[in-house]
Amino acid sequence: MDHLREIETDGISNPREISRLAIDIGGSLIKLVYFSRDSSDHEDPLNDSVGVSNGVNGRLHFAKFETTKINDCLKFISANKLLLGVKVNSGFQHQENPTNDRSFIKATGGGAYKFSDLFKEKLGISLEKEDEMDCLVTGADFLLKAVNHEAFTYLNGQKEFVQIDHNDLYPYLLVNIGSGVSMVKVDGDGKFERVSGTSVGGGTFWGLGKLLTKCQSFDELLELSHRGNNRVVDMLVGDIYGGMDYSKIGLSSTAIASSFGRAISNNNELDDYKPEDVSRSLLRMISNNIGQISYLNALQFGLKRIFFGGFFIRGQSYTMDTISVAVHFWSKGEAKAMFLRHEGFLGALGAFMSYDRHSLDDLMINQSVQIPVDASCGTDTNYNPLERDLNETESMQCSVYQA
Ligand SMILES: Nc1ncnc2c1ncn2[C@@H]1O[C@H](COP(=O)(O)OP(=O)(O)O)[C@@H](O)[C@H]1O
Ligand SMILES: CC(C)(COP(=O)(O)O)[C@@H](O)C(=O)NCCC(=O)O
Repeated sequence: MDHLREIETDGISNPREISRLAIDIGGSLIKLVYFSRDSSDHEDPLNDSVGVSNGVNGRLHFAKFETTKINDCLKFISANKLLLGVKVNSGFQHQENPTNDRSFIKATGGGAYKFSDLFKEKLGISLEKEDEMDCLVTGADFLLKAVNHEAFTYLNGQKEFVQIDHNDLYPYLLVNIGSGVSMVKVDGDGKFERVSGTSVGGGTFWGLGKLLTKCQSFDELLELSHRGNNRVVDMLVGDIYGGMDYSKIGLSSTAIASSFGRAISNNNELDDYKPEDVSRSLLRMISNNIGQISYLNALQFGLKRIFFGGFFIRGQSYTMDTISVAVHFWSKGEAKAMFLRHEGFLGALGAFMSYDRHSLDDLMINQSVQIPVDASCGTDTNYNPLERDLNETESMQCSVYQA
């Protein structure tokens, strides 16, 4: 990797060199991916991993912000000097790197268009736009090929990591559940087609949930759903069939016959329902619907593997379980739902990789150490991938090879 430059500190304690920042500005969230070189990695002749690989050891960092709080993101970029390897012309940061004639960062998502002028005005840089679907697929392919313990199944509360055979990865269906949902059939390296989508996605859960429960944050809405009981709101098969199963068509009495259907059967107002129950029912309805549409697409194109990404998932058991059950139920066990630990960062990673089209050869991920970084304070804490889902801002040990 070229154009690495020394900076003094990251504002906390460790001297760091930051280079290569990429950004994905979606309808709900802004995702950042950037690389920082390890401070201990300075031409140490005893450091085998540097010498042998001829690479640069460091970390890939992941951070996210709400799109409505884009100014926080701009300040984060500025405060952490993430543009130091980039020539900037005006704005918060006034430094220029004479050895670097690059004056842009790679950006994807609709916000790369929408906020292009804002980045120019506030940070003095241009956003070089990369296609969103291209980036999603590049990001997913990269994670599946380069990162151990990236993909996992989730059924009945059991998480099981899936060993990916690089020679048997394609074809697969990639379902990205962001604000809306895109379904992409991936046939090979760089070969893909967006085959479907639905506007009933993460934005729907958050938007409807906010209106119905009056909660103030997405995390609060999720928290409510943990404590809720969807049966209070949903109409079950048993409610219609007098407590009996409708076994002839394979529906048990506890299956949901109609999401939110119970709300029609009495004179209750919204206030008569607990926000917890409403949130849980909504989460179930949307997850189930996405699982079903995904299965239908997998069926139509003869795909057995479905990878789900996007920040709607947020590593939530109930969401993943519902999606998995839907895929399993409708496909009669033929298709498999899998989830990705870096679920929401596919697009940003794809944009990051687009600095160098030979990205998979260029970046080698070493998963032996993983340390999360809190975006708000920048401190590192221990990270155990088996105990915690990778949703918060954090980093991943890696080596970047000289191109
Ligand atoms: N902190 C959060 N704030 C808002 N939405 C969140 C948050 N965390 C997860 N989400 C969910 O993730 C969705 C956005 O997912 P993401 O993959 O980032 O899509 P987009 O690119 O459209 O922003 C939101 O619509 C919401 O359902
Ligand atoms: C327009 C989008 C690609 C934008 O991506 P997002 O910010 O939601 O991640 C996505 O919202 C989407 O695919 N919506 C579904 C539109 C449809 O197929 O009906």
